[in-house]
Amino acid sequence: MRIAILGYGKMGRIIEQFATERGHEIVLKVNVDNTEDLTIANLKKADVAIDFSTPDSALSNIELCFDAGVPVVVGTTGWYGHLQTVKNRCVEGNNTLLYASNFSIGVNVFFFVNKVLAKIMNRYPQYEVQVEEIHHTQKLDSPSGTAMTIAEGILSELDRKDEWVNELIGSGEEFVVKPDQLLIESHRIEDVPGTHTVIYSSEVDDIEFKHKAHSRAGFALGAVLAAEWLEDKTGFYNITDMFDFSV
Ligand SMILES: NC(=O)C1=CN([C@@H]2O[C@H](COP(=O)(O)OP(=O)(O)OC[C@H]3O[C@@H](n4cnc5c(N)ncnc54)[C@H](O)[C@@H]3O)[C@@H](O)[C@H]2O)C=CC1
Ligand SMILES: O=C(O)C1=N[C@H](C(=O)O)C[C@H](O)C1
Repeated sequence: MRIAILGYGKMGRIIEQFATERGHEIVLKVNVDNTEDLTIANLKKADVAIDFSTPDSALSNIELCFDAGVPVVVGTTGWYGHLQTVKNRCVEGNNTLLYASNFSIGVNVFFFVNKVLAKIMNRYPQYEVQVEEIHHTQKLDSPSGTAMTIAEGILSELDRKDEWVNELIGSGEEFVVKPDQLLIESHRIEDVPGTHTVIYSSEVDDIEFKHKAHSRAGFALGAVLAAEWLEDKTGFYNITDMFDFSV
């Protein structure tokens, strides 16, 4: 496949490695220094685009891919306020997009088991629950997209929580969490690729359910596999459409 990489930063470079190893050709690489290369004509040279750019640029990059008629895999986080608009453009305009807050297989297994665990915990109201995420200090968005997906999974299954709230540790902001709110604590620590933990705490014990990425390799390989999966499809997809975790 011919691939356009939109966002040639930490993730874009690793995606290039995996894509090349798997026999694909990179026909376009865009970062903040050469955005003038991000044109419809250049995008049309690709079979698929992969966007790992910034929360502020993701939406316009997606729309340009649609205008060029190129399917796009989106790993960028922090733009999900525009999901419904993008979904509408897919449906109405026969455009193609797959997005995921996290492309690693391990996190997608985690997402599934997290919902099962939350459903079980309805029976045990003595447990308070919270989500913790730790990422490197260059991360622009908080909470992480992965933490939002985890929180939404809990909210969909656990009756005693109605909404999530986010505390960025170290921001100095005064914080009070109401009983029906699910706290997502965000920590920023040098060089951490991504650690997510769901913690159920009672007076007598804690249950901790954790995913720890050792590097960015799992995210990058997952994005290339998603591009391969998307090649012959049309429409709006989430990475969950690629997996079957039924037991
Ligand atoms: N879904 C997933 O599995 C994962 C998602 N991410 C997300 O991917 C995004 C990128 O992460 P990193 O590579 O770590 O960040 P990074 O900061 O290393 O790379 C972002 C790149 O985007 C470029 N850029 C800025 N404006 C642009 C524009 N208008 N068009 C194209 N490129 C532009 C920057 O020059 C930079 O090279 C973040 O939103 C992050 O949260 C990161 C890892 C995994
Ligand atoms: O910015 C990152 O690095 C990551 N972002 C994604 C997120 O926001 O969840 C995925 C991964 O945790 C790394």
